[in-house]
Amino acid sequence: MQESIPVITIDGPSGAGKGTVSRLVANQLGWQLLDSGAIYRVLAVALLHHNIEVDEEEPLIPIAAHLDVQFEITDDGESKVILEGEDVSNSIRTEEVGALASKVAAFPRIREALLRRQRAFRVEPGLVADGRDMGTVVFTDAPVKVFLTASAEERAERRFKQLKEKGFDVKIGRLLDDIRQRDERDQNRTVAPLVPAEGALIIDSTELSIDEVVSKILSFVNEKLTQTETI
Ligand SMILES: Nc1ncnc2c1ncn2[C@@H]1O[C@H](COP(=O)(O)OP(=O)(O)O)[C@@H](O)[C@H]1O
Ligand SMILES: Nc1ccn([C@@H]2O[C@H](COP(=O)(O)OP(=O)(O)O)[C@@H](O)[C@H]2O)c(=O)n1
Repeated sequence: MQESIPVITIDGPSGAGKGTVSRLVANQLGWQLLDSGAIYRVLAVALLHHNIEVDEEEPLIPIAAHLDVQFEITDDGESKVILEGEDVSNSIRTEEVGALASKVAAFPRIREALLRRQRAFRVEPGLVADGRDMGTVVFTDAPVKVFLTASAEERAERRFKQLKEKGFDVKIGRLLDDIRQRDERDQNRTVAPLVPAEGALIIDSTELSIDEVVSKILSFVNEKLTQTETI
């Protein structure tokens, strides 16, 4: 029974550190990891490849439903994203793709088309799921829910450093604008808006290190999973 497999959901806005801490928590527990944002980003790249405009929902549905994407882990532990046989691990990370992903993500039937694909990640011994609606829509029965946030300025600063390290030419002012626009769109859309799930532990990481965030999450996991006796 898939429902008996424990899930930790980590939702929050762009640049809060979800991907980083989800990976660390999943490694620590030896659990599966779902980067749901990568699925929306891959869809955005597929639409760019096929020159499909995102003004209307209808033409995008078949692409979302038949997205040919694979998530692989290399021998040295790096995650790779393959779209239609092409390695898109780096190209999905640009702010342009992030912005397009957030436009596409506002369409209800697109979200619906991606639900089963996300739920398929729930396998033994457990799943850490990173996104915007993991605790509110995709895994509503998850025993552990976290909402990770930080100030927009801090998130833009983190994204700036991260993209610079990857060799992208970025400007901090532009990143801050993009982050604010994406927050606005993610929080105000009619389906699956970005809000903390009921019962979620809310962590503001503005003044916290990555290790501090991970240890807060792991203590919460211990507390919750002992309570529910899931493991
Ligand atoms: N608490 C933190 N303090 C400082 N930097 C952080 C912290 N959490 C994450 N980062 C860094 O911020 C960047 C964005 O983190 P990421 O995990 O990609 O965020 P998200 O998945 O929420 O968009 C990464 O380079 C990461 O190393
Ligand atoms: N579960 C999710 C994950 C991402 N998304 C959308 O996909 C976009 C890119 O997600 P992401 O998690 O890769 O973005 P970052 O937080 O890494 O910037 C977000 O801005 C959301 O609009 C979503 O709607 N629901």
